[in-house]
Amino acid sequence: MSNIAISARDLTVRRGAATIVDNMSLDIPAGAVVGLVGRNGAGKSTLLRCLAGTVAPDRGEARLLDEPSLRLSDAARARVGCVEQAPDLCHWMGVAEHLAVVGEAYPQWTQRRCVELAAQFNLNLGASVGKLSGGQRQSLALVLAMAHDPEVLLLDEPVSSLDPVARREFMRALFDAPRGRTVVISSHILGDLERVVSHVAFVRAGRLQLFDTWDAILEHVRLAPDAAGVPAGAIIGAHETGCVYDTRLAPGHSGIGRAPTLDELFSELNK
Ligand SMILES: Nc1ncnc2c1ncn2[C@@H]1O[C@H](COP(=O)(O)OP(=O)(O)OP(=O)(O)O)[C@@H](O)[C@H]1O
Repeated sequence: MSNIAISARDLTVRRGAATIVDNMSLDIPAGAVVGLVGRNGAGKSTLLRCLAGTVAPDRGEARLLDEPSLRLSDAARARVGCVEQAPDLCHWMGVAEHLAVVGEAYPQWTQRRCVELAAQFNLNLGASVGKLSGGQRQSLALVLAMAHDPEVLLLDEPVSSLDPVARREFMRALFDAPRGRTVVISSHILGDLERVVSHVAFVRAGRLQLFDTWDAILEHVRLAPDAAGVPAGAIIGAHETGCVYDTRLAPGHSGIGRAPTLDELFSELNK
C-alpha cells in the first residue's frame, strides 16, 4: 500500500448551476489527522461524502486505502469508519441492539471495545435510540464508527452536540488506536482541532484554500499588521486590518509578524 491513505484528484461536484466542490485535489498520508475547516456551506460535508464514496463527483476521483471510494471492496470498507453530520440511526431500536446489528457487518468489531467506548462516552446501552438526546445520538454514532477500530475515520462535525467532558473523551478515544489512524475531521470548534491535528485543510466556496501540516503553518505562515513589502505571490489573505502570508514564498523578506492560532487563521482566510 502507498503511504497515501486518502486522496482526491480534481474532485468537482455540481448541484444545479452551483459548483459546491470545485476541482479539489489533495493527498492525505496514512496516520495524518486532518482538520477540515471552513465557513457554513463551504463544501466540507460534500467533500467528506465524496471521500467516503456516498456522493459521486461530477468530475474527478476520490480514493480510500488505494481503492476508488465509489467502489470500495468489503475488505476496505471494514477498515473505514464514518460519522455523518446528521447520523442515520434506527430510532425504533435499543442502543445495544443497534450496536449489535451494525457490529455484525464488521469482522473486527469487538463487544469489549464497543462497551468500553459506550462507557467512555457515557452512553446508556439500555436506552432506546428514539429517546436519546442530540449529544447522546452523536455519541452513539461515534461508537458505531469506532467499535471496529478502523484505520480511517471520516468525521463530519462529530462533536458539535457533545458536552466538554464527552468531547475530551472523544479526543482521547481518537488517539487510543494501537496503530496510527488516519482521520479527517470537520469541526467549527477550532481550539479542540488545534490540539490534535497534524494537518489543516481550509475550504472556501468549494475550493481548497490551504492544505498543509499544522507544524509547517506554525513555522512559515505569518500574521502581519499590513501587507507592506510582502510579495503579492506570498499573500494568502490580505485586508485592511492585516495580512497572512507564507514566508516560503517571500524569500528575502524580513518575516515580520507572528504565527497565527487556528482561530485567527480561520478569521483571516474568511474575511
Ligand atoms: N443536495 C444539494 N443540492 C443543492 N445544494 C446543495 C446540496 N448539498 C449541499 N448543497 C449546497 O452546497 C454547499 C456546500 O454544502 P456542504 O454541506 O458541503 O457545506 P459545509 O461546509 O459542510 O457546511 P456546514 O459547515 O454548514 O455543515 C452549500 O451551499 C449547500 O447549500
